[in-house]
Amino acid sequence: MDFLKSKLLPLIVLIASIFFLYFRTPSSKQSIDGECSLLTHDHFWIVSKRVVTPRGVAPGAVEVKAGRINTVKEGEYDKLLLQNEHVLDYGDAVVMPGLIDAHVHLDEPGREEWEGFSTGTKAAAAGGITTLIDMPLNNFPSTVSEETLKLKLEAAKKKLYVDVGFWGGLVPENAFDPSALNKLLKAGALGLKSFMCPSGINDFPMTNSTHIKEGLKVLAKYKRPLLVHSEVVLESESHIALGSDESDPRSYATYLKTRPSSWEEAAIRQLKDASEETRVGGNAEGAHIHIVHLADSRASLDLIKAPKSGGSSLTVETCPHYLAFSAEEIPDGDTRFKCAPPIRDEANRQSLWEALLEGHIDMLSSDHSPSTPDLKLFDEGDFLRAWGGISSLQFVLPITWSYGKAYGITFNQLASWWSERPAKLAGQTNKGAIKSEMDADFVVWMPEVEFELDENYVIYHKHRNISAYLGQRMSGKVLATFVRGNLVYSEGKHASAACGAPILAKQ
Ligand SMILES: NC(=O)NC(NC(N)=O)C(=O)[O-]
Ligand SMILES: [Zn+2]
Ligand SMILES: [Zn+2]
Repeated sequence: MDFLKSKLLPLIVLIASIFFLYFRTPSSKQSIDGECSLLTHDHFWIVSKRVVTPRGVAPGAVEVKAGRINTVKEGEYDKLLLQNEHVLDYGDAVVMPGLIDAHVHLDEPGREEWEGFSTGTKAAAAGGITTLIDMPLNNFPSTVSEETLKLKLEAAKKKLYVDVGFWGGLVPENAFDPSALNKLLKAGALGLKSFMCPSGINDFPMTNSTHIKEGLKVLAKYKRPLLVHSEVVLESESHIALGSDESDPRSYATYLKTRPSSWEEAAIRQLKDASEETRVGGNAEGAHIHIVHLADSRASLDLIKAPKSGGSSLTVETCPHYLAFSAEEIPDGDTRFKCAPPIRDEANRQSLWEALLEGHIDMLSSDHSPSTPDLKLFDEGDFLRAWGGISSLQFVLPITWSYGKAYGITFNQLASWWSERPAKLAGQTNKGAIKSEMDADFVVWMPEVEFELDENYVIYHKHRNISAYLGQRMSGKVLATFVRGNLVYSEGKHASAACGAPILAKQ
């Protein structure tokens, strides 16, 4: 008996472990590199009482095979559960297409102390976001050429927990150089991004409408979009912009006055003209203009309606912070709330929701634009000098849901704003919906579960204390996230290897 305990048992355990390691299920992606997924198989069924497909919300079983959706069955939940061996039963939880956040600043290479591929994509996975499209600025050097896109790809290696695509930058230096733009687009940039006002980053200068029209002509050949930060500095108001009046820089109202909605309106007026060239028969037919982070729901939004319905290829996004916060409630000195364009008044916030519900605003993005905490100047609380950018990536699903509930938003609307439309913008025809042949990218979440974003909450952003949402109570807990069939996040745990893929545009 003693012999059995001391010698034979450890030997049996050792042989059993070797046997197990050697003969693990072959064929799955997981078995190739071992750690891409928290699951051990690549053919399985996800079953829930609430699966969100383009047809609506119903009990369903989604069959996943080799990273793709093989079949989607609807029917009685109990019967769906019975059908196969590898069934993941998520019960009442909602199964939606993974979120696609088409506007994030991951800041690597060059400013990895602000955010990074690893921290950013881990935060995305924990928030149910399965694809990010990275902005070309705040990293150094900016992504404005084939070479700098290659630096991005190099920096991203082995650090992506979700899939990541890249926008290239349209700047004065390349706007009149079609061959440089061609190279950048051929290297895989999903489209271009430009600023109509200073970007806050020296190596990403602003473009005027001539640059924009030149860029659109090149984009037309590739049928890819130009994303535009739409604010123009108006000379008549630049004295306020310089902060030369006597107002208190710790008051949010002071900052708000420096970037009036007339700046957005002026930019959109120019874009409206440029968008005419995207019409059938126009100089830039095939190109598309996308207005990023619209904050003004009044005159600027009104300007967009006519070209959109009149054949111009034009879309617009807003961000959760414009839907969640209003200028009146931002505490003095709390520069976590500083962003550009600024958060406007409460009536504006409400009409942004209406515009989203009525379809005048097409989609949502986070504009996750972090910096190091010191640049937020928390000690001084100076809104005029602090870095502008809101940090929110990990929370966009619960934020949209928590604030949208009052407006009666549906799961299908969430899927449209956060998955289907962003996939279309980024040209990702195999992402953005739960239907067969699509990538198996899902978020599984419980809309009814509330949580406190307090000091105990695990946040994967590089800097937790710069987020404007800290201290809030929210509803909508992410249980699991799948990227191309890999369970990359489940109940507080990430898969150990970063197996997200860089997304490059195909010719
Ligand atoms: N340089 C930036 O990241 N700017 C960003 N900052 C914001 N939105 O406050 C942006 O997207 O404009
Ligand atoms: Zn911007
Ligand atoms: Zn941005």
